[in-house]
Amino acid sequence: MTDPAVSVPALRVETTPVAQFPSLLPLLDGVKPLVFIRRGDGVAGLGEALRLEFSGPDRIRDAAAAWKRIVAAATITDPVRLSGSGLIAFGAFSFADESARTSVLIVPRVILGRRDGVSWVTRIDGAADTVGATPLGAEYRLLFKPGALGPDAYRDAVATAVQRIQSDEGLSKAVIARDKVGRLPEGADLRRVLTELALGYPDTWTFAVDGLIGSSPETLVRVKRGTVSARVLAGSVGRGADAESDHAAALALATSQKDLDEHRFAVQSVLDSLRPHTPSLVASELPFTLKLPNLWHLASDVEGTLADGSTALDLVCELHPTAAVAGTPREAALAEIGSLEPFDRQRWGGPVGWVNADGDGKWAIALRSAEIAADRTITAYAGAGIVAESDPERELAETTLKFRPIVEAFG
Ligand SMILES: C=C(O[C@H]1C=CC=C(C(=O)O)[C@@H]1O)C(=O)O
Repeated sequence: MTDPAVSVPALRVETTPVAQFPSLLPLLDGVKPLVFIRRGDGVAGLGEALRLEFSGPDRIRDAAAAWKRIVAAATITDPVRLSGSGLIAFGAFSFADESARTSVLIVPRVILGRRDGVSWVTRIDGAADTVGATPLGAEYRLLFKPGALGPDAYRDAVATAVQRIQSDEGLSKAVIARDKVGRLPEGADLRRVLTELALGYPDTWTFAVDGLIGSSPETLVRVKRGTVSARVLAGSVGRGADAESDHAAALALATSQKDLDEHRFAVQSVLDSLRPHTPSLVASELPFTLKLPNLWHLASDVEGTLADGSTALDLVCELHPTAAVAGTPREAALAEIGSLEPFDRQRWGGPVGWVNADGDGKWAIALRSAEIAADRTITAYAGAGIVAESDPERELAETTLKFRPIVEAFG
């Protein structure tokens, strides 16, 4: 970021309640959509009033500090007082410290919100943009091809990780991803993809921030009026073809020691990061099975009361990367990922979400997602948590299922 001491703008922020938006998606900019919704509720943005860029190991810490300065200088009128009204910034952060992909906080010129039957518009510095649905652009389809780590190379990478985990006491779990690439037609209306994702995966966070687009089932952290919560996912199996085999798949997952181990590492990493900030952190003793259209996941909800006034971004900084996307222990897992994945994950597996002026916010882990580059190349990623008992063929099949939301929404 440029020297913040010199460049903190005094944003004038005004929220007004409006007639209910039937849906936020038709109101978006189809080429540069900005949105974070679940089951139709959430926030969207038009244009950019402010864009802050960060990189390197301190990218999230720098963003958290910059946001506090922006908020302190802003004048906010917000009669709506709901989650997402008033001043917010959308954000997306790279997975890796050394990523070439820039991390961002974006304050749109106009913010649109919808929650519990109430809708609102927030204008920054009196922005006069019209808010209204525009016709969808032409239909398109694109095919994804294997990227830098194709299916055969992925199996080999998983086998190498398994060997290392079995022989090295310093590594228990590593999440290894592969990539697929495609090319977006010029001027493609991304609202088509977002609509597919939101309708197909209604219980996930559907998002588009600065070219990062997807539908993630995993809540990295949510801060709301002094409480903190997270939904940790790790351990997966494909849905069965009929009711009986589907039930059997869920049961097998819930009783699989390999998946329970994989899950335990992920929950532990979240508890370790949050515990210093809350005296009352509760997680269920056993995970539950979460049903998505493509997969069953082992899931645990974690909740607590915040004792130290941490903002959502402060906690994002502590939590990232959890063992659901990196592994255990964190440093050894990151080294393993670095040696086995021949690509930059960009912002896949990183935090994506929003923060408001009180420090409340909702952040997902950017899974089931793709990055769109300036030249319209799209790179999608999917990974799997590798532990000592992992089988390369099964992990490859799991990544195919995890690619499904993105591949089908663009296809
Ligand atoms: C790494 C991914 O998922 C993570 C989240 C849920 C389940 C996971 C698993 O079972 O491996 C992964 O930890 C992905 O979606 O590409």
